[in-house]
Amino acid sequence: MIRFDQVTKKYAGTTKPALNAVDFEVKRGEFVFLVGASGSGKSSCLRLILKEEKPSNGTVHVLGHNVSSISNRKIPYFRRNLGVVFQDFRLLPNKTVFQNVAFTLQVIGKSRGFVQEAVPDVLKMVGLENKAQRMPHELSGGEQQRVAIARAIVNKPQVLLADEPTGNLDPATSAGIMQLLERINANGTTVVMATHEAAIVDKMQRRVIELVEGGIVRDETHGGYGTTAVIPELGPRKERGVDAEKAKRAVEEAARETPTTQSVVTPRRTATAETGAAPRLVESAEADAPVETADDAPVSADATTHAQRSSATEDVDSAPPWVTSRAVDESDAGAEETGSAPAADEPPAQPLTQSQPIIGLPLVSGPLPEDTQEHLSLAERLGLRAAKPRDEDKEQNVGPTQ
Ligand SMILES: Nc1ncnc2c1ncn2[C@@H]1O[C@H](COP(=O)(O)OP(=O)(O)OP(=O)(O)O)[C@@H](O)[C@H]1O
Repeated sequence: MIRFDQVTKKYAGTTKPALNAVDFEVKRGEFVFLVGASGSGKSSCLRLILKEEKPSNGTVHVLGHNVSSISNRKIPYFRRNLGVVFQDFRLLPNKTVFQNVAFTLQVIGKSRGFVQEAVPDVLKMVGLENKAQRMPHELSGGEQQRVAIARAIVNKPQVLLADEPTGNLDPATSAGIMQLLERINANGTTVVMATHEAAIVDKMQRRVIELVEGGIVRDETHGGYGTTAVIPELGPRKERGVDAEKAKRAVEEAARETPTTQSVVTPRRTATAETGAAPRLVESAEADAPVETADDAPVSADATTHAQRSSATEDVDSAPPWVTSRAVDESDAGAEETGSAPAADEPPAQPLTQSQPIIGLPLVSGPLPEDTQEHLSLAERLGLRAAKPRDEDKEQNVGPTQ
């Protein structure tokens, strides 16, 4: 469903890559946390999935497409299969809850009847059926995020991307949002969520992909937040001297003393965010007591993780039942263009008639190529509406009805 093959992303004007030869695959129906320190590359992964950014090297496959081969004018179609939720909600402030959710359906031409049915349904699902006529500023943060989630899923996307969706919320409210995301996932939507929230990740025990300085250091099927992203490696660096040596020994001793019944000693990949040293495998026991190092950095001796990379296999997910052949024709056009049509067993993109309007506000921040900008309206640039067909592109004659 989503596959990164040796993906490197280097932003213009930077010396270090934000992502460095990253490989992972997310299968249909998975719930995956992307964790790691600030700047480790989580949001870059999401932006690459959305084709908001291009990989500098390697390939990103989403829903059977090599995203690099999707032409600019077909990006809005592609993005309709992906719902997105952000930390800061990004609701339209002058529209009611109902209108915020309805808007994304209207701009892709859904009928009034469809909107009138779909919006109350999704508001009920997120627990806001009684607040449809409220304005965003009349809602709590948690409620605003529920509206944003309703908007992201109202058209049944195959994938929901969430970038720190609980980042602005208190723990209790966050828990409610996570329950909602779990329910959405249980209904079949693949969820990829970038987060810093250790408590949430620890509690949910879902797949965790951990990034350190643009590299994957851990990919664990039922993982916790882990520690490698925020804690320096146990091995003392030369300049830390004797105290650091002592701290390291204390940790090792604590690990040895942990009763074997409680310990699952498995190799753990760690890396030092401070030094940029390559990840290394460390054997340690499950002993979560933090200790202080010479320079006051907490060190945890936890170690239950299992570095587990997904194999880069072909995407063989089957298409959802509502896909129509016309929709497949249209949405597969990106692959067609490069002469690399998806394999027969690859999932076609979602039908346009059931497609998901991405609330792609961040798209505004990134300039589109000039040749695209000159003929795109604002809604088209936002990913809310397909570009008007040009003469050579008549098959894309789909758009809003109003
Ligand atoms: N548009 C950009 N131009 C230049 N550098 C960028 C750009 N976007 C991200 N970076 C850099 O790429 C690296 C990874 O950033 P990214 O936003 O992916 O990290 P992150 O893990 O999501 O961080 P955070 O948790 O703070 O959101 C950082 O060093 C960041 O400064």
